[in-house]
Amino acid sequence: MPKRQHQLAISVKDVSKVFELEGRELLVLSSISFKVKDGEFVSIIGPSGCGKSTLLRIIADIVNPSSGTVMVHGGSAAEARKARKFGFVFQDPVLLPWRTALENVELPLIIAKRNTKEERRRAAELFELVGLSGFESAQPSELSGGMSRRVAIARALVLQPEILLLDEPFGALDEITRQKMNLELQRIWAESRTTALLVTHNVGEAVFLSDRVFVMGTKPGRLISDVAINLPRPRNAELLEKPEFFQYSAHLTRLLMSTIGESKQ
Ligand SMILES: Nc1ncnc2c1ncn2[C@@H]1O[C@H](COP(=O)(O)OP(=O)(O)OP(=O)(O)O)[C@@H](O)[C@H]1O
Repeated sequence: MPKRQHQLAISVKDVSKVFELEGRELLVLSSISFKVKDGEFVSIIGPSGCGKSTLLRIIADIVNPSSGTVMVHGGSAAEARKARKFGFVFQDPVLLPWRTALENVELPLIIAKRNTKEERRRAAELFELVGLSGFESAQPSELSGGMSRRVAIARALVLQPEILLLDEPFGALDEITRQKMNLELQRIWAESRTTALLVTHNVGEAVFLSDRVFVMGTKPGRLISDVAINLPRPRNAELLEKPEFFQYSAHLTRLLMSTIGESKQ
């Protein structure tokens, strides 16, 4: 596989978003700008309601910005969506109950009319990569929360997206399962060489996985800090006990607390 190029993957410039709510205008995002390089793993943390999900949806061209621009590999977000550059993992995995676990992973192949033998073989490989071997024929109702999320991640990767957008994918999981999923996600990201943008409320998760962490403030939602996480990779569970991990976590927590303090004034 070619080495990561470190060219520009995502460029967000002066993006603002106003929602109409009961006849009133609500400024949700105010003049957000940042760049993400190819192959980078970036997390976004911020208080509830600061517009993290909205920002991810704007990048994926699910929601339009009120002003500003999003560029993906030099083209528009709409072009990137049409070229199926995005894999999106939502908080709730939402699997089709009448399809088996593997058939759920294969679903995007059918939608994209790429349901060839070769593509299905790759779907089966991905299924293995997310640690689900042996559960190909399982019904979604037979899967645990962690397993359903693995299916959702494999499904998001099956069309080999260049950009993986993850909106609190492990929010509902217990700490131990979440940590296992973080290790898996790190491995999958490294092997698939995708650019990843993760929204999370969990500061430890953001430090563990990311090259950079964006901290957002609220009312209106804006970027207040861009913190580089200079920890060697691959990262393992031992990192969670190291002083440098605590230092990054404490720094980010302080930044988060300062944004909450501000919004109450
Ligand atoms: N379609 C919509 N119409 C009106 N208001 C919306 C819409 N979508 C989101 N909002 C509002 O925009 C704000 C930001 O929502 P968003 O879900 O992006 O925040 P968030 O940071 O992801 O929150 P959380 O961390 O709680 O998931 C909230 O006040 C929300 O009520």
